[in-house]
Amino acid sequence: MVKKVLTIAGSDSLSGGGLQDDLATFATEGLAAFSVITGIALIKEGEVRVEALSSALLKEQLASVDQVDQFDAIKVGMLQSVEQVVIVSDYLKNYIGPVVVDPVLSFKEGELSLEPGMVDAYVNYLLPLATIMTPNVKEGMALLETTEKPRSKTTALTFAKALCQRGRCSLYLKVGNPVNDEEYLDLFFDENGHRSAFRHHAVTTTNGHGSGCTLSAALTAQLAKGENLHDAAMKAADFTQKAIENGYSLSAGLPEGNVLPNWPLLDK
Ligand SMILES: Nc1ncnc2c1ncn2[C@@H]1O[C@H](COP(=O)(O)OP(=O)(O)O)[C@@H](O)[C@H]1O
Ligand SMILES: Cc1ncc(COP(=O)(O)OP(=O)(O)O)c(N)n1
Repeated sequence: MVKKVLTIAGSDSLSGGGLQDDLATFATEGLAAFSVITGIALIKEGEVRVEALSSALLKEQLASVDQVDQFDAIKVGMLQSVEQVVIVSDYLKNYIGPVVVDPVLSFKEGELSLEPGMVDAYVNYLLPLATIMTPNVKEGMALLETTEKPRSKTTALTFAKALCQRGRCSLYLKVGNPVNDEEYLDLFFDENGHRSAFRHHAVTTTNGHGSGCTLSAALTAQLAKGENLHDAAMKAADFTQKAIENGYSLSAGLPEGNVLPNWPLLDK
C-alpha cells in the first residue's frame, strides 16, 4: 500500500529548502507526496524576501488535500503570519497521525522578517499539535525568547529541555558545533523525557542549503513508514548527512550551493 505524505510549506525556486526539498525527499523515500503552498521565498544576493499566499488560497488548498483519505504523516515548514499559523493549526486539529513542525524562523541565506506574535502563535497553537519539532538553535532561541545561546553540551541540554516543555511536544534540536569544529551535535528529546545525542563528523562544504528541510522531511518520511520516533530521527540524521556530503554548486558565480536530498538515486 502506497504511503501518502503532505508538506505544508513555502516554495524556494532555488531548491535550497522549502517544498522542493520536501517533495524530493518524500519521492526518494518511495512515498506519494502532496503539497500545500504557504508562500514564495525569493532569494537573491544574500537577501530573502517572502511573498505569502492569501489566507483564502491557503484554506482552498487545505480543502483540496482534504479529499485525500488519510495522510500517513504531515510536515509543516515555513509559515508567514499568525493567521497562517492559526489556519494550519485548525486543519491539524482534525488530523490523527504524526506531525513534524519545522519552525522556519530564519534562513541561512538571510533573515526573515517575522510578524509580531508569530512566536506566541507557534507556542500556543501549532507546537502543541506537533509530534515533534525540529528547530535549529537560532529558532530555539526565538521560541524561548532568549538571547542566550547554548555554548556547551550541558547548556544545550538545559536549553533543549526548556524548549520541549515550551512546545509541549518532542524535540529534535539542531545544535550545530558548540563544543568543537569537527563534530555536529543534534539532541533528541521525547515527551517522556527520553533523550539521545546524535553526533556527526562535520562535512566541510559551502553547499549546505536545505539541510534543515531535508532533515525534517526525512523524519516525516520515516514516521509515515511507521518507524518509532527515536529511530526515525536517527535515520533522518543519517539521510541528511549523505545529502550534505553530496551537496552541489548552483553556479560558479554563487558562493553557496544546496544539499542533494535525492542522493540515493544518483546512480539510477
Ligand atoms: N557541515 C555539516 N556537517 C555535518 N552535518 C551537518 C552540517 N551542517 C548541518 N549538519 C546537520 O544537518 C542537519 C540540519 O542542520 P542545520 O543545517 O543546522 O539546519 P537548518 O538548515 O535548519 O539551520 C542537522 O542534523 C545538522 O547536524
Ligand atoms: C520556502 C523555504 N522554506 C525554508 C527554507 C530554509 O530551509 P533550510 O533547510 O532550513 O535551509 P538552510 O537554512 O539550511 O539553507 C527555504 N530555503 N525556503
